[in-house]
Order: sequence, then structure tokens, then C-alpha cells
Amino acid sequence: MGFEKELATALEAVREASEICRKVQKEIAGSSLEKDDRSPVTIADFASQAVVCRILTDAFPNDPIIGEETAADLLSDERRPFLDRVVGLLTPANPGVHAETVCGWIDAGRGDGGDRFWTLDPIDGTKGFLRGEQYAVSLALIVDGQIVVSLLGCPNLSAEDGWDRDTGCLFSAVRGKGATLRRLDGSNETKPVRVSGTGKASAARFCESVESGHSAHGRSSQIAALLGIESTPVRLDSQAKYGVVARGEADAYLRLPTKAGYREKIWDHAGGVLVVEEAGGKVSDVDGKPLEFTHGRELSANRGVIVSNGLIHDALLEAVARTA
Ligand SMILES: Nc1ncnc2c1ncn2[C@@H]1O[C@H](COP(=O)(O)O)[C@@H](OP(=O)(O)O)[C@H]1O
Ligand SMILES: [Mg+2]
Ligand SMILES: [Mg+2]
Ligand SMILES: [Mg+2]
Repeated sequence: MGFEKELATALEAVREASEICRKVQKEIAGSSLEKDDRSPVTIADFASQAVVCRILTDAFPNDPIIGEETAADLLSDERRPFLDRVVGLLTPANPGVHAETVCGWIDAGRGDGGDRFWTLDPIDGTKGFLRGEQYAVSLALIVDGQIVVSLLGCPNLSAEDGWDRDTGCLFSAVRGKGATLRRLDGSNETKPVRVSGTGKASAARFCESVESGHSAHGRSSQIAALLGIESTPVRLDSQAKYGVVARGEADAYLRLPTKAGYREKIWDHAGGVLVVEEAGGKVSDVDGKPLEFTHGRELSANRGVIVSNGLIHDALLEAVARTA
């Protein structure tokens, strides 16, 4: 199956959501609040989830969506002004839309898994978004446990080679059909995406999370030292890290477990994984096992994530094991 309709619908959804995110990021002050787990969320996270869920549900009414956000975080009286701002972001494209309708769109992302479902991170890297740095809109379709379509909209990641640098870029992949880069505007010009050819682990350029609470920075420098790597890792937020490995600007992305018990969420990876794999790279957990997208909202069978150009993957896993 070619998944043409799925890809076209997902491209439209990620583009529309990214446009809203860009608009909010220009006037970000006062646009965020804290969730029960103390992590930040902004009006753009909710608006992005609403837009993507609306577009997906229109096109594929039977497909469940597992999204990060829930409208429950907007429903107290004191948060009503915040909800009204989310509605305001959706009004230009949906004149007269009501708060209840918007909450319904957001909660279309509360689906369960199954044989065929979508997973959505409406803004991955919310902390980066708030700092004016990298973030991504991440969307993937999973069928029978396999990611078959994946997209990463990266509004603050420059497109390469003469493309307008301010446009941002959009990675996509369909299983068996390769990975592709587009500008984030309406243009449909595409470029193939390929990982680097770096075969010597000592020459590897790492990237990792900005947030040391999300990935153990100390351990990644031990791993780099073991491999004889002298360059310092590039730190950037969000699944944009998958994008930079996919297009060969970095050779590996290490996400090393921190405090015991944290399980990675499927939406923090699904959009990036297939882009890297279809670009010729490899993704596994720290034990070398493939990521399993068949256990609901979490990657509960995996610990950490190692992403590479493929060529240096075994060397990375060996060094990871030696620092365990
Ligand atoms: N203790 C933890 N360990 C690993 N990841 C965590 C974490 N706490 C939060 N995260 C996840 O890290 C994601 C951001 O990753 P990165 O640091 O690569 O930008 C967050 O996504 P959101 O920003 O969508 O909430 C969040 O889901
Ligand atoms: Mg979050
Ligand atoms: Mg995320
Ligand atoms: Mg998020």
C-alpha cells in the first residue's frame, strides 16, 4: 500500500499546525502554563493538537490518535482565558468555532493504540519552543506495530542549499520509499534525505538534548571519550535531532536513561524514527533492541534511544554497554 492519502493529509496537518506554532512563538510571553507533572505547555501545543486531530479525523474517522495533550488541562475556571486564546488561534481557519468543539478536537488525541493508529506530539521540545529555539511537530502512522508514515515539521531548522532559510523544514518518510525534505511553506519541491557516511566512530559528531534531565550528559561524554571523539556534542531540543542525523549533519543522537523508571513516550520518537531509518540510518534502544510501538503510550519495553547513521551503531552500543 502506498499510503499516498495518509502522507498528503499528514503533510497538510503538520504544515497548518506549524504555522500556528510560528505565529505564537513570535509573541510567546504569557502563553504557557504548567501541567500536573510540572512540565510546561503552551497555547500552541493545544492549538497544534486540535488542528492535526481535526484534519486527521476528517480524512480517517476510524483511526485512533494517541496525542500528548488533553483538554482536561484547560477546563478549570482559572484556565478559561487560556482556553479562549487557544480558540482564538483556531478561529481564522474555523470562523465562529466554539470552545467545546476545540476541546473535542484536542481530545480526539486521547485514543488507544490498536492495529492502526496515529501518534502526535503537537509540539515536541516545548522548552525549546519557549526559549525561541528548536521544536518539532511530530506525527506518525503505526500499522501492525510498524511505523509506516512519519513526519517532522521543524519550523526553526533551516532548510539547506539555497532554500529560504527562514521557511523551516519538513521531513517525511514512507516505509520502503525513502525519506524526503520539503520546505515548510506550501512548496512541494522535495529533496531526498541521506545519513552521513562517517564510518569511523572517533570522527562521529553527536547531538543530544539541551535538557540534562532528559538524557544523561555525563554518560554521553564518557561514551565519546571511550570512542576517542574530541568534538563536543551539539545540543538541540526536540526530534529535530532525528532530522539532523537523517540529513547527515550529525552522525548520532544519544538519549541515555536518567532517573530510574522514566519511560520514553511514543510521540517523542515515532515521527523521527522512520525518517532516520528511511534515510539509511539505524535506531535502537541502549541494549540494541528495536523500539516497540505496541505497548500503548510508552516505549515500556525499551530503555533510552540510540540513533545513528547505521555505520557506527555497533561501536556506539558497545561503548554504551561499557558505561552501564
Ligand atoms: N525525565 C525525562 N527523561 C526523558 N525525556 C523526558 C523526561 N521528561 C520529559 N521528557 C520528554 O522530553 C521531551 C523533549 O525532549 P528533548 O529534550 O529532546 O527536547 C519532552 O517532550 P515535550 O516537549 O513534547 O513535552 C518530554 O516528553
Ligand atoms: Mg510536553
Ligand atoms: Mg515531546
Ligand atoms: Mg510535546
